[in-house]
Amino acid sequence: MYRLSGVSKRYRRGKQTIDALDGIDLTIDQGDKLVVQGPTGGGKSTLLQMLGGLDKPTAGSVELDGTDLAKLSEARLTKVRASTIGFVFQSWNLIPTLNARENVEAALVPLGVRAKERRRRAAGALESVGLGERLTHLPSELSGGQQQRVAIARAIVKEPKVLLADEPTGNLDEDMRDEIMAVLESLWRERGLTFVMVTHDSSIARKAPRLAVIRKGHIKVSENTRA
Ligand SMILES: Nc1ncnc2c1ncn2[C@@H]1O[C@H](COP(=O)(O)OP(=O)(O)OP(=O)(O)O)[C@@H](O)[C@H]1O
Repeated sequence: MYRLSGVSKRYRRGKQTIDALDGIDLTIDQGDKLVVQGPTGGGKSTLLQMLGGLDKPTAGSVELDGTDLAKLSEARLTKVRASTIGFVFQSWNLIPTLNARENVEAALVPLGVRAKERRRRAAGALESVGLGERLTHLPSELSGGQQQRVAIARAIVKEPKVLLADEPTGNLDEDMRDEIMAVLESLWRERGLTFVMVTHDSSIARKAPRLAVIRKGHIKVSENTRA
């Protein structure tokens, strides 16, 4: 489903250039889980931005189901992101004045889903992450782990094909980390999502069926048949 060919991303800052990605070739099949690791500054977040169409490569192509995201107009890209790709970040970025259900509903507004249907689907998504009893709580009335669950519900309510997670457990203590990982794992399995996750957590990486290590913009992928 994803096919990256010769993907490079060069940032310029004054006279300095940084090759955040340097000629990446990578294929990710539909329904695959890929865990991405590597030293700080290696290019992990940049790769995720390319997969999510949040930024465009300097060179190369990022095909998602045969469409090169690098060639799409901003307007088309926005549509692809809104309908096909769910994002979960380390900081959950919930809107503080909206309750859990309203935060999740917000993801359906750009898709033109009617209010009643939005409410129904948002409640369903929150139930699927174990927050069915917290629909009207504000973010400030939820724990960190619960807020991250709301963010996950917001990412999956549109029923995306792809889920991209950048350090989704980075702000959580160990117990909550395990809980959030269990939620993501079961969503991946149940929904047949293509799931790409950046993490510093080696225990997660050890269990990954496919592991990509990015160092200085270069990628090395290994399969773990025992995972
Ligand atoms: N907008 C930008 N402008 C200039 N340089 C950037 C920009 N974004 C990233 N970089 C540089 O590109 C390189 C890769 O950054 P990236 O954020 O992808 O690394 P990372 O592997 O995700 O690191 P971390 O684990 O610290 O989050 C780094 O050297 C970084 O300083």
